[in-house]
Amino acid sequence: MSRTKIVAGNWKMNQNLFEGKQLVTDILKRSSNLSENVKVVIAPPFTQLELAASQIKDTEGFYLAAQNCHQEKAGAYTGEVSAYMLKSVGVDYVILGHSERRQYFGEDETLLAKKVNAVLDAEMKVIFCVGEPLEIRDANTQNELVKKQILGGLFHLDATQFEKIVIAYEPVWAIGTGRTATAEQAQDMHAFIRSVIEEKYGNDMAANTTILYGGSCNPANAATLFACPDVDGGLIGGASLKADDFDAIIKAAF
Ligand SMILES: O=C(CO)COP(=O)(O)O
Repeated sequence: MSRTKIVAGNWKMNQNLFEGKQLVTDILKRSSNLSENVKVVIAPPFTQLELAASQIKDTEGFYLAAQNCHQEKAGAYTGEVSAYMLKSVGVDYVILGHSERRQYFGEDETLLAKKVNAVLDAEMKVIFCVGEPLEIRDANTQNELVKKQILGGLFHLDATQFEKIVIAYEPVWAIGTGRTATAEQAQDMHAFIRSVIEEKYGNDMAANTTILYGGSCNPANAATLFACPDVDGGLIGGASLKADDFDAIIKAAF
């Protein structure tokens, strides 16, 4: 099995320039000298990207992500940032489809498919988030919803393009709530996602796609979650803002 393990820190709308600089310094102090089978991805706000790129550039195993982008390359879209611009400051991945973007900014599959294309056209990779709200979990229809999210956002891609996709399963009821999915719930969904990929792109693609878990992942539960055979690391929110916690989660992925 050759898929890459990733621990990614999604800072969301946190840290000003100086706080963020210190956080990256603190993370690098703890977590450099990583073995080559784990990638660490840091996803700070747009204002931090260029500085963070310069801070991590000499550290093996560290990569940079943006949290969003616009679907067009350039134009009259006041306040927006394009994939083309992100590439120019050294961004490697763009997080798309986060439930906060879906919920607060009305991003749907049609828009997300365009954003996915924009990121791939700019020669970066996508961390594509999927996951169900609580009422869907309670109705036990989470597989249908997650399949629909994957189909709508990603399945227009050809196989060469799909190789650039990382999927993050983030149940909405587990994000920022302290209520983590159990290892069994995470494993079941990750195995299901892999079966959905297999139906469309075949066995090798399914086996090689990195699928991350996100939602109240912390130093106490990371090792148990990452031990699941289909969980290839995590997309970490709150705990990625504390260098000690993020470092402990990174080490749990080895
Ligand atoms: O949304 C998340 C990462 O993208 C998860 O956030 P928390 O780890 O704070 O629950």
